[in-house]
Amino acid sequence: MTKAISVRSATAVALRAVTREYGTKGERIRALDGVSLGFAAGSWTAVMGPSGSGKSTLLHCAAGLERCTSGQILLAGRDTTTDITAAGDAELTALRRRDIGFVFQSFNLIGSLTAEQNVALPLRLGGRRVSTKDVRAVLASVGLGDRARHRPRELSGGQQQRVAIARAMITRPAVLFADEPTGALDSKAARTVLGLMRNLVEAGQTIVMVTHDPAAAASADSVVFLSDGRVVDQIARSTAHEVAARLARIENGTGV
Ligand SMILES: Nc1ncnc2c1ncn2[C@@H]1O[C@H](COP(=O)(O)OP(=O)(O)OP(=O)(O)O)[C@@H](O)[C@H]1O
Repeated sequence: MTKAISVRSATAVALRAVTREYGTKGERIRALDGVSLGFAAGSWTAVMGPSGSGKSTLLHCAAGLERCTSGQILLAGRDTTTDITAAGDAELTALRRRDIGFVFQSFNLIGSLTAEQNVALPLRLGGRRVSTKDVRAVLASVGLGDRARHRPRELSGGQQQRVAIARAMITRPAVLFADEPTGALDSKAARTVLGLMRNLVEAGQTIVMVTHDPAAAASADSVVFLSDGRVVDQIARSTAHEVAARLARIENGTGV
């Protein structure tokens, strides 16, 4: 077990000088280059930046899906704060099941399972008791109380993403990470999913979301901009227009 570390309780995830390199010695790619960031508990942060700027790498490292090369990542779970960079594989797996929810652009539901079976899966994998009442309540909270027995192919894209959010939320994670959660949805379904995420944040959930869409980013409380693996700008809640303008300046290399 790694020792508990004290971190401001208002910070759900803290990254300290995090780097992530890929490739061999001769050809190193530095996807994250000394990123230091804090995600406040109960806040919703969008991560934006040009293609290849390190957004997914940041999300995967912060969620413990991937190991960083150097630096420290502190995650304030329900009971203790853990340095996930020092956690062993077994501890990291337990932590991911207990304290982390992850939503993917492509939903990643199991096609042969019903919506309620998909939602119950993280509990089953973690060897925890599954309460049908709890599963149904989480499905109802995403507006799908009447779709519990449907399989993914019988649901629209937006409904499938809502099942994926319910599945991520069933364990009451400390942090919900979302990688382009609206990227595969039409604008109406995207608005529904973003509204749902806003409800979660209002109820105290911490969300970190990668997106390419300025309108989605404008739904968050703040936006962090990456370029070449570094944080180059950060703004508080803003309009889609302002977010798009900042992104364009970064992409055009004209600064912020
Ligand atoms: N497994 C890997 N092996 C080698 N290089 C990788 C790997 N994963 C990512 N990279 C490289 O790291 C950099 C950052 O990639 P990342 O996927 O984090 O960017 P991104 O901002 O999410 O991009 P996009 O918006 O296109 O999804 C890129 O140069 C990418 O090619």
